Amino acid sequence: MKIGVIGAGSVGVGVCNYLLTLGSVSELVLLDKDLQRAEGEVFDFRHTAALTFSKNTHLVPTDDYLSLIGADIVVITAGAQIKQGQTRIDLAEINSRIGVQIAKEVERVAPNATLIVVSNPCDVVAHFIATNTNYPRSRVISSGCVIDTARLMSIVANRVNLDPKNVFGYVLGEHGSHCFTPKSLISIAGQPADYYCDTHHIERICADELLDSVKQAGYEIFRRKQNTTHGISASVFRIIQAIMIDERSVLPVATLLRGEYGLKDVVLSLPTVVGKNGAEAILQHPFSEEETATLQMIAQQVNTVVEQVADITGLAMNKV
Ligand SMILES: NC(=O)c1ccc[n+]([C@@H]2O[C@H](COP(=O)([O-])OP(=O)(O)OC[C@H]3O[C@@H](n4cnc5c(N)ncnc54)[C@H](O)[C@@H]3O)[C@@H](O)[C@H]2O)c1
Repeated sequence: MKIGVIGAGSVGVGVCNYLLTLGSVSELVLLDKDLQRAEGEVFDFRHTAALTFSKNTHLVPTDDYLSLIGADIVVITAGAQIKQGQTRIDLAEINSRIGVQIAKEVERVAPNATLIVVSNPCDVVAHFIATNTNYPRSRVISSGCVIDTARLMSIVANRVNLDPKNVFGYVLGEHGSHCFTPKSLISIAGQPADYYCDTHHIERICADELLDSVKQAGYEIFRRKQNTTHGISASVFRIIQAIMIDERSVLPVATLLRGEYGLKDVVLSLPTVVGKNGAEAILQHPFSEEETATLQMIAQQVNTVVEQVADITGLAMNKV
C-alpha cells in the first residue's frame, strides 16, 4: 500500500509516526511545499528502520505531486492553523482554497485514491474537495468527529474508572463546535450508561455536560500547546487502518451526504462503515425527534459557512 501525507507539520508527522510504528505500508510519501521540512522529517524517520520492530517502509520526502503517482490513500493536513483575530470564515476560506488546489494535484496522479481531510475546518474543506474534484463522495472523507468521539470515550472512562475502549458512544455532526451526542447510544461495558452508573453508585452522565467537556477538551489542549496532535494523528491512523485492511469499521467520519437523514450536499459525521472502498455506507440510527432536529440545525449552520466561502472563493459548492 502506498500512502501520501500532505503537510509535514505536527499532524502530518504524527500520522507518519503511527503508520511507521503500527502500520504496514510499503511506500510513504511526505509532501510539503517546504521541501526541507519534509526532507528533515523523512531523514529522521529513516533512522527508525534499523530497529527490530520497524518495517522497512520506502520513505519519500517531496514537494512534487508526481511522487504520489498511484497512491492508495492521501491524507491532507496541509494548511494554516487558526490565528488570533481570525474568524472561522477566514480560516475556512484559506484552507478550502489550499485543500482544493492540493486535491486537484493529487487527482491528476492518484485518481483512485481515498482522501482523508484533516485541515480545519475539516468538514468544510472536505465539502469543497468533494464538489471541486471528480472523486466520488465515498472517497473524500473528513476525519470529522472520530477525534471528538475518542475524547468522549476517554472522558466517560475517566468518570467510571474503566478503559476508554470499554465505553461506546458517538459524537456526530460537525467536528468542533457544532456537534451532538445521542445519549441513547452511550454504553459502558455494553450496559446502558444510566444502568451502569446506577448499579455502580456513580452519578448519572448528563449528555449536555459531557458534550461541553468534549468540546472543551480540544480548546484546553490548544490553549496550552497551540495545537493538537496526538489524538488527531491516532484518529487518522484508525481511519487509514479501516481502509487499509478493509475492516468495515463503523466510524463517525464525515462525507458529503446524499439524502441520509433527509440531508443532502452537506458534510457531516455520522456512523459510517469504512472499508477498502472508503466510506461504504452510512448507518441509519433511530434518532429521537430532538436529535434529528439538532442534526438538521447543524447542517444549516455548516451550509451557511459553505455558502459564504463559495461566495468569496468562487469554488463550486454542489457536486456535479
Ligand atoms: N481535524 C482535526 O481534528 C484537526 C486537529 C488538529 C489540527 N488540524 C488541522 O490540521 C492542519 C495542520 O495542522 P498542523 O498542526 O500539522 O499545522 P503545521 O503548521 O504544523 O503544519 C502545516 C504544514 O502544511 C504545510 N503546507 C501549508 N500549505 C501547503 C501547501 N499548499 N502545500 C503543501 N504543504 C503546505 C506547511 O508548510 C506546514 O509544514 C491545520 O489546518 C489544523 O487546523 C485538524
